[in-house]
Amino acid sequence: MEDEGNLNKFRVGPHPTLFYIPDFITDYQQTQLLNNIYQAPVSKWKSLKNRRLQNWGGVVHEKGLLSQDLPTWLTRITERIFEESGLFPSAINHVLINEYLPNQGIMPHQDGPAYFPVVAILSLGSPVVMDFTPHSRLRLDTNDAEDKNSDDKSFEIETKKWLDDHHPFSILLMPRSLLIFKDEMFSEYLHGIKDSEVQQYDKVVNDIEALEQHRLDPLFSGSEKAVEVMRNGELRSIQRTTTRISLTCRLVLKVHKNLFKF
Ligand SMILES: O=C(O)CCC(=O)C(=O)O
Ligand SMILES: [Fe+2]
Repeated sequence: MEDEGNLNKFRVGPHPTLFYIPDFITDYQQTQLLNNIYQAPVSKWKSLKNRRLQNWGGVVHEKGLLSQDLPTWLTRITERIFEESGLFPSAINHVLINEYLPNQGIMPHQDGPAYFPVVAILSLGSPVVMDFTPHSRLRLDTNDAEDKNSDDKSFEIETKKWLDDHHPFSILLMPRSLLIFKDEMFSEYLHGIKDSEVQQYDKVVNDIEALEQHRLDPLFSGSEKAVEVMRNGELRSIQRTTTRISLTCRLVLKVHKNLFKF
């Protein structure tokens, strides 16, 4: 994967700016990453209401990144993502590690403006469903629309076209997979994960890619299966029974070297 052309076969969903790469890392690499994450000092964890996180690479401000070098165990993976995706103009310098218990998630949100608009999310542990929702901005604000001159047809037509082109959908994130989204997916959609142990994936657009890889996976067969995939006619859902860890890898272009050690 040297440029976007090589990512072509990993495109999923209704927009060309979303890629799902199953089996991006091996089981062994997953174990190594988890070991490193859980070996970090307890103080490295920041507890939020609905999840815990570790921040690596420095502090992100509106004006840029007060940077700190990433540890080697992280650059091994970020350098590979940088090289193989060909989507980042310079090396990835920030990694957010989120930990979710089975009943935890993340509210629909848009990533901050400090980041270059390409996000790579490596998933470890329990599968989850990530929902993408069109981000209406001012377009769908009814008050705003009413304020508009009623004969402003072009505004109406443009809004309708935008709505026709933007529908909510979901992505099934299996362990060891890499999700990349950019540009339009970054700015015109919110992304989030529901805080429920059972997640339906009727709107999932990558179930074939995601599940093919895991048909023979012990998660789905052996007696100790941590996750059950149910196919009850149209109602398809996953049961989250274990922790999920994700590594959100991004680039902040404006960097201020942090001279202070924490
Ligand atoms: O955990 C995930 O997959 C998503 C994390 C995320 O959206 C973020 O850190 O901004
Ligand atoms: Fe995000």
